[in-house]
Amino acid sequence: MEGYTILKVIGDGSFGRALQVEQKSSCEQYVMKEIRLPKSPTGIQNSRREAVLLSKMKHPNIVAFRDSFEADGHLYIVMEYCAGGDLLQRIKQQKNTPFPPDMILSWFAQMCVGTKHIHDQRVLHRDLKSKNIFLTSDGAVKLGDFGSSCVLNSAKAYAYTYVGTPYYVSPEIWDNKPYNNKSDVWSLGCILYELCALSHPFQASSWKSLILKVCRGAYTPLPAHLPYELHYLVKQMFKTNPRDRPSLHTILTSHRISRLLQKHLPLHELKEGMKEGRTSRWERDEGEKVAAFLGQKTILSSSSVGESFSETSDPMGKGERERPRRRWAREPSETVLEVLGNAELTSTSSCTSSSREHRSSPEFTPRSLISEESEISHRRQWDKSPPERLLSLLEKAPVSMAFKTFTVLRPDGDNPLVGPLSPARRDDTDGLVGDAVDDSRLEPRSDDEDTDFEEESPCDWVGELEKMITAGE
Ligand SMILES: Nc1ncnc2c1ncn2[C@@H]1O[C@H](COP(=O)(O)OP(=O)(O)OP(=O)(O)O)[C@@H](O)[C@H]1O
Repeated sequence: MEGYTILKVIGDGSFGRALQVEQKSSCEQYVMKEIRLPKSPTGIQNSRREAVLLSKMKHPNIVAFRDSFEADGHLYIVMEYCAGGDLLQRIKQQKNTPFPPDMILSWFAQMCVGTKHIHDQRVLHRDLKSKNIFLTSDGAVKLGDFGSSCVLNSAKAYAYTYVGTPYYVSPEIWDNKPYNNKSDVWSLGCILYELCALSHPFQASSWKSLILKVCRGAYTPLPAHLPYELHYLVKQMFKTNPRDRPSLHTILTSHRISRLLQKHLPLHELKEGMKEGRTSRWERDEGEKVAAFLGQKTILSSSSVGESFSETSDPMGKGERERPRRRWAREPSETVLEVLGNAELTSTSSCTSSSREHRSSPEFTPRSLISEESEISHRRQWDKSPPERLLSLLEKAPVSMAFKTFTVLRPDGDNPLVGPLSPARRDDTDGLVGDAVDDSRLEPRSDDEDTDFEEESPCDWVGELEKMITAGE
C-alpha cells in the first residue's frame, strides 16, 4: 500500500472499494481493488480467486494484472487503469447518436479475442456485461472483473456457485442447466446488441417478461441501417439453444462476419486465428483425451456422459455432424416457458430471432414444442416444483436489479442467495479450496475451440433458492 498514492475512489461496492491510484516509483496510474477479507479460510480463498485468475490472464484485451497483496484484513488487487471507463458509461454518453459500424466491429472483435483467450484456457467469465468491459485511452477494449469467473475442473466447491446478471443471462441458465462457453457468447451478444442499438435487447418491465423474452430469444430488431452481417451475427448469438450458438472460435475464423472482424484485429491475433483455422478439425481420439481431462463430463462419446446425442443443425457448415455432441434441448427453456405459460405474452410479435414461427402462435404451449417422447426423457427435467416461487420472489424486486450480479451459493445449506434480494454475505461463500487453479489447465490448447464445454456439476440453484424460501417461511 505504501508504494501507491490514492488519487480517488472510483467505486464502492459490496466487495469493498475500487481506487484509482498512482504508483510512487513510476508515476503510472492503476486501479486498486480493496476487498474486505472474510474470516473463514474458504472465504479468503474465494476472495483471492479474482487475483489468481487475473494474474494468469495475460492478453492485450484483458485488463492487465499488476500486483496483489494483503494488508489490514484486506486483499488488494492492482490492475491496469483503463482511462476510457467502462462500456456501459460509454454507451450512455452516446445518448441517441449511434456508434459507427466500424467502431462496433472493432470493439466487438477485441471482446471476442479476449473472451476466446479465456475460453482457450477453459475459463468461463460468467459475468460479461458492458459494465465489465473497459476502454483504454487509445481505444483498446479490455475484459475485466473476473470476480465471477470459474475455472472448469478446479475446486468442486466452485461448481455450486451460480453467478450472472439477469439481463445478460442466457436461456439455459434460467432453465437450471450448466453454464457453458456458449453462455458467455450469449452475454457477448447482449453487449454487441447494446453497441448497435444503444439499448438492451431484452427490455422488460417485469421479471416474468424479462425471463420470457430471454428464453424465447425475443429481441427488438436492430436498427435497419446496420450492416447485414451484424443483424445476422446477433441473431446467431441469440439462438436459444447453446448448441446452435457459434463459439468465439467460429465467430473469429469461419463465420460470415469473420472477415469484417479480422480487419479490426491486430496482426498477431489474425495470425493466431488463421493458424487455428487450419487445425480446427478435432480428431476423435484427441477429443476423448480432452473429455477424460474434463472428467468425461463434456462433449464427445455418448457412452461417457450417458446422454443421447443427435444430429443438430450446423449453421456454420463446418461439418460438425460427424461429431457426436452433447445434445441440448432445441427449444427455448421448456421449464421456464411452462411456468410462464399463463403469463401475459407481451413479446411474441417481436420474436425476431426465433426460427420457428409457431413460437409466436397464440395456441403455443411449451409442451407442444417437444415432439419426441425420447427427447423428453433425455432432457434434464425439473425434479422439484417449477419456479413460480422464484418468479414471485423476483417480482418483489425492481427489475432494474436485473442489471446486477447475482450469486447463488450452497454453503452448507446456509442462505444460498447473495445479491440484491438479500443482504450480501461474503464471509461464507464457497470457492477455491487451496490453490485450486490448476496451472496445466491454463496452458494454451490446440484442439478445436468450437467444442462446447460447461461447468462441472452445476448447482440446482433454483432448487436451492426454493429451499431457502421454504425455510424462511
Ligand atoms: N481497470 C479499470 N479501469 C478503469 N475503471 C475501472 C477498472 N476497473 C473497475 N473500474 C471502475 O471502477 C468502478 C468499480 O468497479 P468494480 O468492477 O470494482 O465494481 P462494480 O462493477 O461497481 O461492482 P461489482 O463488482 O460488485 O459488480 C466501476 O465504475 C468501474 O467502471
